[in-house]
Amino acid sequence: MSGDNDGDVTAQLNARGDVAVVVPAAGAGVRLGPGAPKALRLLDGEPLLVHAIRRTASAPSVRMIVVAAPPADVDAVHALLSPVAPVVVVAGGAERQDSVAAALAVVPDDIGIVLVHDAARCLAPADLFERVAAAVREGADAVIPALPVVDTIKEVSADGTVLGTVDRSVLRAVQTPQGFRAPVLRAAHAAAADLHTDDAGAVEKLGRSVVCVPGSDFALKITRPLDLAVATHLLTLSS
Ligand SMILES: Nc1ccn([C@@H]2O[C@H](COP(=O)(O)OP(=O)(O)OP(=O)(O)O)[C@@H](O)[C@H]2O)c(=O)n1
Ligand SMILES: C[C@](O)(CO)[C@H](O)COP(=O)(O)O
Repeated sequence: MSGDNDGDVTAQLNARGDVAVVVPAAGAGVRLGPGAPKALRLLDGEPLLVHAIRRTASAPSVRMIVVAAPPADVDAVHALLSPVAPVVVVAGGAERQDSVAAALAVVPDDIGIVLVHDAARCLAPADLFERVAAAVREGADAVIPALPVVDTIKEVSADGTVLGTVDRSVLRAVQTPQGFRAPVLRAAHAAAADLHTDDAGAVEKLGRSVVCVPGSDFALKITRPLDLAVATHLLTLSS
């Protein structure tokens, strides 16, 4: 672990904030093609992780940020982010879920709301963090930002034969930051017996309710090379 004071996980941003943000950033970025770990690849000359932390830190509710970095890069990531915001950096795991669990483990118990935010959604704006946190504060166990699905969606068999058309009015594309009452997220991770592609999925397995708030086009996930081109353009539209 690398914190602002060695072993001190209280490195605080806004002492009046009531939110800790856990940032999984340990992925390889296989779908982006060969290169550095995805969070360290450049967008307009700066690593995706720098863009992500700058926006995360600008949300007024955020008291603490914990980044799960590629294990070999923990110290380098701490040095990279220190000029941007006070952060704690831990070693991530083999799967996203492991990285979230490693970061969650150092969030102090007195922080009641935890947001989980992909470094890969590096342009998610501060107002999205505030919208998610506000919904948790108002009483929800778990909150996810979501957008309507714009394409027609088909169910297909393994050989490509169409089995049917799905009613897209009941579907949503889900983003991060996802927000949780801290004990609910801890319980969901402790109980998770299999892998989930998002943290809300583990909460659903507990039988707790998860609610949606409107997502943001700026919270797109950098997954493939085209996404980097889209994000480069979005940067010209955002502050
Ligand atoms: N073992 C892992 C895998 C993923 N992540 C993080 O989880 C977020 C969402 O994952 P994704 O965008 O799928 O990233 P990668 O796993 O890096 O992508 P790929 O599957 O293309 O390798 C990213 O911020 C990524 O760094 C992580 O912290 N630890
Ligand atoms: C958490 C997430 O970003 C919500 O859309 C997504 O599930 C991550 O999935 P990936 O398989 O790691 O890309």
